[in-house]
Amino acid sequence: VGSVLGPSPQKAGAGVRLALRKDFFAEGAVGRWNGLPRAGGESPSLEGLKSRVDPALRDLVELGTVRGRFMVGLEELQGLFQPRGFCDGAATLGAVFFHPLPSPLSQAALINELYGLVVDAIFGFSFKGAVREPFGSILSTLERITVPIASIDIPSGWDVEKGKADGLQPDMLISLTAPKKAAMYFGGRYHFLGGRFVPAALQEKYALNLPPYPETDCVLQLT
Ligand SMILES: NC(=O)C1=CN([C@@H]2O[C@H](COP(=O)(O)OP(=O)(O)OC[C@H]3O[C@@H](n4cnc5c(N)ncnc54)[C@H](O)[C@@H]3O)[C@@H](O)[C@H]2O)[C@@H](O)CC1
Repeated sequence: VGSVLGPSPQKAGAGVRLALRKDFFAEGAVGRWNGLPRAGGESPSLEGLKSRVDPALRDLVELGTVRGRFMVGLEELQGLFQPRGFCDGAATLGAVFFHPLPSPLSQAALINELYGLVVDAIFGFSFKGAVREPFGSILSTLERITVPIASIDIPSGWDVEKGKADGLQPDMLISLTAPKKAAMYFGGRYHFLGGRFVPAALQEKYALNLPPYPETDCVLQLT
């Protein structure tokens, strides 16, 4: 960004940063991107949706790689399952809200078409009891998709100790600080540990038995 637009956002003063954000987000990317949800939500079929969304996406790609990076940083992380009103603050940041499609099956087909990976970071270790809506239908969609899922810390919907045999089965688990008990039931391909910041005294106190991180790495592949 720095080389294209002048001073880098980190070093530029507050005035420059504000101007950059206004120009860049409001006119460059967000305006066009916000045209997408309506096109998606009103499409009666997956084919219809693709024929309307693809040209819009092409426009965005033509904006160039620099703007593309902003897209990925904000909008890509929102996505299909952000129910309207779920996070009102996000709207002011230009977040994208897709209308829910009619059934988990068509939502799953859409995700399989449009995405190569789903990051699951809905629930963490304080998840308890029966899942409440709208998260129940979101989870049933995620249980049906075929693209790989990477779950952060605990697959959403799992009990922190007992897991959930008939729940989400991610391809990748990224445990943070220390693997939680439920990680014993993880049957996916890749298990990573991240968060190299537990002091030795605490590791000992709680008998965490954390494996050593190589050199200065902050992430460790466990399987
Ligand atoms: N909070 C933290 O310190 C961390 C969170 N992390 C990850 O960030 C993501 C979100 O973590 P949170 O701490 O926000 O997650 P929580 O597990 O604390 O839950 C988020 C929300 O879900 C609600 N909830 C609990 N049980 C529910 C149920 N049965 N049905 C519907 N809603 C229910 C809670 O009331 C809360 O508002 C997770 O992937 C988690 O693993 C990790 O990055 C580690 C650090």
